Amino acid sequence: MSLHTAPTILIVDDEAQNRRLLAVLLRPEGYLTYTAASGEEALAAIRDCPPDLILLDIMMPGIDGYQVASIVKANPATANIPIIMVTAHTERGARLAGLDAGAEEFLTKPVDRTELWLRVRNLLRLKSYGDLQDYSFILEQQVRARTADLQRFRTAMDATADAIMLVSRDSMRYVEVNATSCKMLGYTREEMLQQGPAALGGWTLDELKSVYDAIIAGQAHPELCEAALTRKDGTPLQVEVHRQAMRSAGDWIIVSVVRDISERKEAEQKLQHQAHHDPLTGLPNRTLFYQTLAHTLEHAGPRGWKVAVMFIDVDHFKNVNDTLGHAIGDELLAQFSQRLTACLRARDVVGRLGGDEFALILMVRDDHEVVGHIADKICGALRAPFHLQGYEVTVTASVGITVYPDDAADPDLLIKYADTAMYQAKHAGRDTFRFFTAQMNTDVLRRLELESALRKAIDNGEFVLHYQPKQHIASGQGAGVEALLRWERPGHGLVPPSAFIPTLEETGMIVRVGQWVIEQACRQIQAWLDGPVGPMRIAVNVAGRQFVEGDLEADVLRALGQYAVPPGLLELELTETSLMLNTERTIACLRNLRDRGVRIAIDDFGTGYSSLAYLRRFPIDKLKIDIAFIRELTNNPDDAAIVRAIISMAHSLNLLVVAEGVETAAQLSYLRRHDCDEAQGYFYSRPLPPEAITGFLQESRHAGRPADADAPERTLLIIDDDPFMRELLLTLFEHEGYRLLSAPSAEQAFDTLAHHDVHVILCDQQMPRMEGVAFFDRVKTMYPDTFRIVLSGKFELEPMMAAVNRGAIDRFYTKPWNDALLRECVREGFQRCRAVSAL
Ligand SMILES: Nc1nc2c(ncn2[C@@H]2O[C@H](COP(=O)(O)O[C@H]3[C@@H](O)[C@H](n4cnc5c(=O)[nH]c(N)nc54)O[C@@H]3COP(=O)(O)O)[C@@H](O)[C@H]2O)c(=O)[nH]1
Repeated sequence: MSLHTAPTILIVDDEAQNRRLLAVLLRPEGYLTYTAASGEEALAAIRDCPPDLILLDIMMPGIDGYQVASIVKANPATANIPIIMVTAHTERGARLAGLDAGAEEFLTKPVDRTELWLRVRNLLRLKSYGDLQDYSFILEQQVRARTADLQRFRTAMDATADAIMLVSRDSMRYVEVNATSCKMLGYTREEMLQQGPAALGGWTLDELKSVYDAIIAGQAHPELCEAALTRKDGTPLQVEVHRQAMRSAGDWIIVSVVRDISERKEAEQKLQHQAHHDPLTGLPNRTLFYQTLAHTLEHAGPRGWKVAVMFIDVDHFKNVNDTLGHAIGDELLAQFSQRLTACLRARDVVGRLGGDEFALILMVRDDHEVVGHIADKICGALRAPFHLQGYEVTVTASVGITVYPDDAADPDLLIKYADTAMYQAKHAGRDTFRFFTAQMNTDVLRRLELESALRKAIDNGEFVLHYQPKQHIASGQGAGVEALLRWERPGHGLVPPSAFIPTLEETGMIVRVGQWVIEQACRQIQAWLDGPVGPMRIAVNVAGRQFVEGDLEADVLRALGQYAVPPGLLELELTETSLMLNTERTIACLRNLRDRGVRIAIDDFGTGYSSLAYLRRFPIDKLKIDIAFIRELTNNPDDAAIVRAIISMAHSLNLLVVAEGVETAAQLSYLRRHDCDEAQGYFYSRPLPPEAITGFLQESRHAGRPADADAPERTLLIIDDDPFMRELLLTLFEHEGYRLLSAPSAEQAFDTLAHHDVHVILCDQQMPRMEGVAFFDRVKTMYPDTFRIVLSGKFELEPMMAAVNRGAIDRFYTKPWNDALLRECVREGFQRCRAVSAL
């Protein structure tokens, strides 16, 4: 029953008159009535349109009143409809049967109007009260269900790890937040509900409104975005927000699901850091360095700034690693990077490109000079000793510099050019810096071209060996040959090793080529063994990288075995520097080979470390004096002294001595007189191809010792640039029984002295290129036992007395001389010589 409309009453009676009567009686009370003429009709009417009350006749054909009442009361949907039985029966039994069937009241026919109104009104009141109760009950149930729903919703909201925040679009404030929201942001729920999302940062109010409106309008898909919110305590919070719009009465509610992504962000940042930083030094790695450089150039370009890029390489870092181990090597790099960073300004960038290579980016508005000062400062700072796990290690660095935009405009080229300049710094002796120049670029291109040609040369077999003989100085017999590499480069002719060995060494190709040289030398020894030349020792040059990167021992043993070569016929020549490269491994390799009989020689001795005491650690047979000391051996007292010292010290250690680069008989004589064992040089022969050297060796097999002009007879050397004077002096002494030698200059006199055992020297003072006293100053050091007389055209007492006082000359005479006095002086000279020598 509606609470506001007139109650409806169904009148059920098979008598139309009764139905009409009842309807008429009820009309004044304002009830709406409708009727049914049978039980069936009544049930259909009740189903289609349930009335508020039923006036029901009992006795009807078909379904009677009792049955109708039972059916209505049995159906919960109609059980509440009050039923008044209208009957002519007055007996009690009929009434009880009516009550049993569910009727609430009885009226007896003929119906009294007042009684009808009263019963109807009371029952309707009772029903409306019951309906109300039902309605309240339903409402209550609905509220309870909604509350349970809400409770479930809240529990679910609170249970989720994400923050859920409901924002009213109208007020732009929170209308609901879950527990996670409060926990996440540090506010209480009440505090949250007093503010809106704009207060938490991340967005302005206007931004938020337009974002929300776009979602509401369906222009934006449920949006997922990242933002940084601010917690109540002011700390930032990285979140991911997912928003959706929901209609709510006249308003829109924006449901934001907010997820704390701080950990993910931290992990991402960590990964990002790891991907861009070197774990050992913490510096930007190659990738980040290149990115930073690219960014710096973009920034510098429009502002007209210059950017200097420095490429820094630790000199001989490999030695530290090899000798002290990788842990100390790592420690060195870490300390090195700290020192590097300390040299720079905060805005400069330093990165580790790999291994011992570092690079810097410097913003400069100044000229090259300032950059040079910085590079100098860096080299200086790195020079101080490093303290590494109890070791004190000193290293240096080589620095290459390029400047943007002067040299190049892109990061790759700038770094490449800086690398090139760094190599130039290394070639200049290390521990220094070099600016890139265009010439270096040309050199790089040429080097690359050379590298690729060398690779082809190896594959195409373009290398050949030439051989240079060595001689035993004392016996004049052959002492073996040195194998020297040559490259028959197509279109270039025969290329000398100085043009390609450095590149082979730098690139490591020397390992393969060196292997080939050893194999080829053994094959040649075998060929000579089988022919008329007979046993002939070949010395091969071995580069340091062959010890470090190759397996020299295995290469040598394999080649010896392959050609059945007696190991004593193979000699390895290595420089002092290559000995120092990987000492322990090198010593072990050399010792094993020497135990088998292979000879070991130190090449270019005197130019490197040159400590004989140090060399005692190595299994060595021979020292080869560097050509640099031989060149001026006969006229440079310093070189002569060094050569004599090397010979004497080497002999004291039972080492043989070879002099390389011997070009003149004078050099050879000098070496012979100072007991050098072997000589090699153009004096005997240039390096020759295999056929030519074979012929040379065959011929020289039978050659004896070259005539030694040095008989122990009294020898007088006369030096004057004027041929007339020379002749005059020779005539003066021709009958004195001396062996007479003469020279037109100091230079030639040095050769003569080297060749011959001279006792007395008579020298003109006024000679064009070297004065007599200057000449004697040198002779005094090289041939201290000689008796030295100066003949001068001028009377120069002071310089002559000074020369006498420092022992450069023994006597001086002025031209024209007194023959008798001069003869006497020379005689005295021979006597003095006899006293100090076996003459
Ligand atoms: N690792 C390898 N290095 C090698 C090999 N073959 C040669 N080399 C090295 O190349 C450098 C230059 O060699 P080359 O141009 O052959 O010069 C040699 C001689 O020709 C030269 N020489 C000899 N006698 C004289 C002389 O009287 N005067 C003069 N001006 N030069 C002369 O000296 C070079 C021999 O030097 P060395 O080996 O030090 O005895 C050179 O350093 C070679 O070592 C190779 O296969 N592997």
